[in-house]
Amino acid sequence: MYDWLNALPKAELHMHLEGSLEPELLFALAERNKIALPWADVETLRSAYAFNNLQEFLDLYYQGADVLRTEQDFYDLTWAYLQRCKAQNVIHTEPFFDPQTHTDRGIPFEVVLGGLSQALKDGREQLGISSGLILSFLRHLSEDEAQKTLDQALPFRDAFIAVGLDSSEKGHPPSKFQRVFDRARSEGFVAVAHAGEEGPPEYIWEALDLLKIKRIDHGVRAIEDERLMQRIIDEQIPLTVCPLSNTKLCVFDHMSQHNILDMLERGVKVTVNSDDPAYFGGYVTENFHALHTHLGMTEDQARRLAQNSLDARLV
Ligand SMILES: Nc1ncnc2[nH]cnc12
Ligand SMILES: [Zn+2]
Repeated sequence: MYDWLNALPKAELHMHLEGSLEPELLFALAERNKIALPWADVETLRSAYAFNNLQEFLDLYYQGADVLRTEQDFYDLTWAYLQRCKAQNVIHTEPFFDPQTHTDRGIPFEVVLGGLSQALKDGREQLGISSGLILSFLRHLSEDEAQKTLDQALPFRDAFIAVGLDSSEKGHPPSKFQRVFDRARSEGFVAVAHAGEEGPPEYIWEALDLLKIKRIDHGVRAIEDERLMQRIIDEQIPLTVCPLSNTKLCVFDHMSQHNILDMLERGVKVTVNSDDPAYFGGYVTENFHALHTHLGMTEDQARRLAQNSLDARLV
């Protein structure tokens, strides 16, 4: 089944490029940039990938991203991810990046964007993988800081297809970012947002009604609100679900409890994605395979999930 799932043509609509930084590349970049790391070796770092919640993961994710310093580093990160896409028949990808993770430690916006954009362009030309980059605001920071990030991005508007919202969800509702999303949409960007990963269904309502998002990232807690479920089904609003992420971050205790197939069978437009594949134990195929192993996902269900990912593309 793994090989069959791997060969299925699919799109990835929810992954963070910084979350594809494998420990081996992290160590190589630390050496290249002469950065001392707190972990003895790759195995020690990998063994630290045990999380009780989103925040514990984010603390390590932001620490890991510190090895990314030059345009070449951002290129290498993205190129390594695109190689994985090629190997798993991901024919289209819409990755996130978090500019504030880098600009806040003094890396110029154009250094980050230059490396990512060049790799995505090479991916289109050399690997035949189409793509569209999503600029994501960090929700644990202020709306003013998000506005400044949008200001920095506007001169490069052709490099993005959408804006998103990620990082620590609880205590940072979508309403906090209503004005910056209004401005981003008026500048022609599509909006998406993480909502209902750890946060309550109310955050999904806010993301839909206030941020006017076209896709819900995660959204698995929608199942707690029947009226919301009905809206998501009626309007066919896609959910970019990340099964391995949800179990690694204890949103579900075990993959056998995941609700993605229940949602699929109720008519929700759910898709399968890797989120932060270097940290959560696998890329898209591994996520599909876990659904087969623990939830008995059939070939027909896998085909519908893959078709949803192709249908839910923004570009
Ligand atoms: N799963 C996730 N949720 C929120 N922010 C993130 N940033 C990277 N991965 C994330
Ligand atoms: Zn995510």
